[in-house]
Amino acid sequence: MSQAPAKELPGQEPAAGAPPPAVHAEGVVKRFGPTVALDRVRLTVQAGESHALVGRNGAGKSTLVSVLTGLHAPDAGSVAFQGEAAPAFGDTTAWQSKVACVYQKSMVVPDLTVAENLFLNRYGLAAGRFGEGRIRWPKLRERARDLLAEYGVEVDPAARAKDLTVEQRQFVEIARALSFGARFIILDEPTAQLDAAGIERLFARLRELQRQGVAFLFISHHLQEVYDLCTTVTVYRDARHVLTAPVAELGKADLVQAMTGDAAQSATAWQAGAAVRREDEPVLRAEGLALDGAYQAIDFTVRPGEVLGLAGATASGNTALGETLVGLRKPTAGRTVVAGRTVRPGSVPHALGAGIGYVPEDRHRQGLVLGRSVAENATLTVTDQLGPYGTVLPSRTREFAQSMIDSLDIKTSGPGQSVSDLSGGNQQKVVIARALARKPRVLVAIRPTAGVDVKSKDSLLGVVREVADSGNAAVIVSDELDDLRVCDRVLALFHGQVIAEFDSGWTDRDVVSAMEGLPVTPGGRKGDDEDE
Ligand SMILES: Nc1ncnc2c1ncn2[C@@H]1O[C@H](COP(=O)(O)OP(=O)(O)OP(=O)(O)O)[C@@H](O)[C@H]1O
Repeated sequence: MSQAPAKELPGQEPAAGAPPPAVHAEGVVKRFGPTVALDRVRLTVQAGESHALVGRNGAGKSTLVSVLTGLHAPDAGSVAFQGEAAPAFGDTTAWQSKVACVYQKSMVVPDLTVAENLFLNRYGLAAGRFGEGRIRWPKLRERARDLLAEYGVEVDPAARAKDLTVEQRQFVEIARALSFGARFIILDEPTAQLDAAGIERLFARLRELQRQGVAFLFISHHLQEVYDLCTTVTVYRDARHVLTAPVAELGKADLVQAMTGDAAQSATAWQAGAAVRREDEPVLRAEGLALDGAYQAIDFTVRPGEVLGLAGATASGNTALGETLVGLRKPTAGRTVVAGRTVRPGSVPHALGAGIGYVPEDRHRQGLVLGRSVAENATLTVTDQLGPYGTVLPSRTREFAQSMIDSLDIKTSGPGQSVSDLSGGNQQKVVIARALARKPRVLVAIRPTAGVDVKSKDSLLGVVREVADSGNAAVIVSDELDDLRVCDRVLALFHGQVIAEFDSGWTDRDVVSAMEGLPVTPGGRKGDDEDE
């Protein structure tokens, strides 16, 4: 394996007198059947350090997290926290006092209050008991309030966990981990569902905790965040450790090269804005679409060859608009027209039948049948094409899936592998494969590259581009600038209204400003002068 041209950190041994590392893992091996998910990897995170772990989809990051949190026993290797060997496998309480992971998916119990979640399974410790089985709830809430205050978390202990924002939920999970005594916290894509202000507040809180000696392992596909937050970065590639280096000494191109193993690509393969002919009949037309409480009457068209971006922060209405186009939500007014035909509102099968392909935001809830194979998932929308007279030929399913695996570069042991066993980013590729299988006239993709690594991101966006370049159309709903760059035109939504429209050539600053509801400088024009 070639080493990336970056300065490797010298020995990982702490200097004399320095505290032992928050975590030190060495020679860790983890296999799943024939798959080697971790091949003698190492990781050292010093006390008070923010350490990034990056790598392409399937590199082994989540598997390492499972080993570091005691969910998987490694097949070989050792893990130590603050110089002491990790607890025995299965001793959950002991693991909780060492480490916690804040996942993208909530680990709190939605119907319990914040206080109950904080002291779950240790009510006695928090509240004291009158007798067997009786818990003093006011005392529990008081202890919860103290604990939250100690870590500067402004959340009502009596609130139901399900009513918290993502940001509040993350803070509660961090406070919970610290209250168990953990001084090492893993954050797995923590910014995925936060807006810019939320990310800033999270980072400010993390920096403060770092000053108190708490160490963080930060897993993210947003490389800029790695540079904003972390001091050290470790790269894994194909189950192996590639390098560990100070962030300040590693340029982005070198980081990407370490992740991908080949020379950084200078330019993306696609180009926005080339193929659209304004005089062509639109493939997709939204006429006065409105949804009470989400967005107000919106008109737009998407022409053959065009990729339209619907940009907007959380609650701007852009996701609800995308979900209306694909039939998941029924608009309160207006209609959607595909190639001249009105699509029945609020019906996913009709949208699909009309030629709308859909890549959902939440692949776990809406995207995949987790117990089924890659082949079955990739072909779910085209079972009618896989055999005569309503039959599905396994050989044709496999063949079809294999071509998807090849064209989207899905990392899997084969079409028969269960999608549950794929890494997050590779699952997303299967969702996209499924949407493409029917050769849609319009592809509607909601945050299509969430959780997708930097190289796959480019190829996935290239696939969206190809849908348009072949004479069809695409809509990308996202607040990610990288997603929007592939678009020929971008409508920015704020509080349920289109507040600006940009042709290709926009600047990041203008689009970000529009998404934040700020005035846009020349280059982006007010979006109420649609060309229809
Ligand atoms: N339970 C499992 N059974 C079989 N294979 C698995 C299992 N969990 C992970 N793998 C495989 O191990 C490899 C590493 O996956 P892992 O989820 O650790 O990657 P990752 O770096 O976290 O990727 P991503 O960025 O996409 O989340 C992948 O090839 C994956 O398919």
